[in-house]
Amino acid sequence: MAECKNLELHIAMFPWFAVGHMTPFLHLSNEIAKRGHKITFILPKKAQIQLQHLNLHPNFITFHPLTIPHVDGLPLGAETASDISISLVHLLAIAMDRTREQVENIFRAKTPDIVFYDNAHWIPEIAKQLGIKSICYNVVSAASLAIAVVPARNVPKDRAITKEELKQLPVGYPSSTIVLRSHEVDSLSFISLPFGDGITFYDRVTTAMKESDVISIRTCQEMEGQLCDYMGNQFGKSVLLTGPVLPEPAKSPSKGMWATWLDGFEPGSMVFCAFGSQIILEKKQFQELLLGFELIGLPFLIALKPPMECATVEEALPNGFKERVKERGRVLGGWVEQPLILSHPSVGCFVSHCGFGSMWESLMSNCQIVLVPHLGDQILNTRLLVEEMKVAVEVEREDSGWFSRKSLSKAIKSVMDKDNEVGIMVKKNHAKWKDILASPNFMSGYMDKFVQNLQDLVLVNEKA
Ligand SMILES: C[C@@H]1O[C@H](OP(=O)(O)OP(=O)(O)OC[C@H]2O[C@@H](n3ccc(=O)[nH]c3=O)[C@H](O)[C@@H]2O)[C@H](O)[C@H](O)[C@H]1O
Repeated sequence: MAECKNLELHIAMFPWFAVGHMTPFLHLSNEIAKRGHKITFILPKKAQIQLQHLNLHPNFITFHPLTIPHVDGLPLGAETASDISISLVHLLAIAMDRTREQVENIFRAKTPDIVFYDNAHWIPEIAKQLGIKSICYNVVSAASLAIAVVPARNVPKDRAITKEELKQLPVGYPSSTIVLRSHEVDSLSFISLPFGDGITFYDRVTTAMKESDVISIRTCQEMEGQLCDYMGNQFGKSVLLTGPVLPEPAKSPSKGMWATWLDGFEPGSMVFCAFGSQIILEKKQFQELLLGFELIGLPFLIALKPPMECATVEEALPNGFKERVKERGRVLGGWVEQPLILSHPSVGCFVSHCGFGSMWESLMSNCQIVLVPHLGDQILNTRLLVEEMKVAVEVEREDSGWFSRKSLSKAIKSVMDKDNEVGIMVKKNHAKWKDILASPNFMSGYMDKFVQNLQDLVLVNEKA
């Protein structure tokens, strides 16, 4: 096995063109590079700018920019999910599929040992021809995969899946808590919609898994063990777990762009709110959120994309809001350094959409966690944290599916009030989980084992 440990790998990374996918692929690349292996990261030219805030391991990671072909219906120059509305992502999938020849040429030129991908279901076909191993790397929870994109989900080929069918759990699904409530199942109806030319999201992702040499998931046995085992049974292949794969915590939170302003508040008093790189709220819901923060009376920092019909957050602020909260609140429309802000001592609560990246970052923070999920997988991530791990609270929704300023302020007060039973419980449970996840060898242990498995995979290939 000594030869195996010294085997230097060359790995190509080809994630879906969205920040929530490229970011974890880059974190994984850094961890693999740290262990002495080379990474070629394939991505749209413009995406590199969206990732420039992330540190790269200089010795071993090179970017390979792709030219993204124009697709009718996509805004000119659109290259990643951040450039378009969620309703157009199926067209971006067509653009991704049309980069196949470029990707194949990169593989021929760079001859990687392994390629990591997620939504590009055609990767295994070209990899096999070139003797490259293919790993389908999933950067969403095992729960969201197991409930939506396993063979047992049985999405019809000739029609859209119905709500009644979505209410049924796939046969053998191993959890009764990490589930969607009946009024939420519509959030999964997209799986039978087109996602690329003549292929549904369900067929694309299940094909990506079935054709891969290995399935991998950015999670850990301790949180999703049964669900990962179910995935392995469903696809009849091994499932390698990378663990959370988060970068080293910020050494000096004070370096963040907002650190000076945050320094002016009592430790743990600030509520930080961000909903990831894709969510765009309707203007009325955006304003209801802001009025909820005003109602609470605590300091707050909100970082959201401008809502629909608005070019800036400024124009979406409720009348007189800015003046009324100027001593304690800020609303930003651009990108902020979320991990740095979460590590600032003044920040005591994180109001999140529970995107998988933000979920991991919230668990590794010392913040109380309040969740306002939007997409199907975010709802399942929320169930995992609220119902299973009991480390967070979820904001109650109206029948319309929206939250009210009252339900938002009630949820935040429940975790910020030192004497509230729920707040005390989630704080205690969160601290217990953070002890596990942030313990010295937890993440590195997962990555050491994972890289060993990659070397075994290549060695077996070379001996075959
Ligand atoms: C897999 C897919 O990822 C998507 O990504 P999205 O960007 O919404 O959220 P995260 O996964 O939290 O990823 C967002 C990442 O961007 C960082 N960030 C975000 C906003 C900001 O202003 N500053 C930052 O640093 C944040 O720290 C996190 O690392 C969706 O969740 C989707 O539900 C999920 O299936």
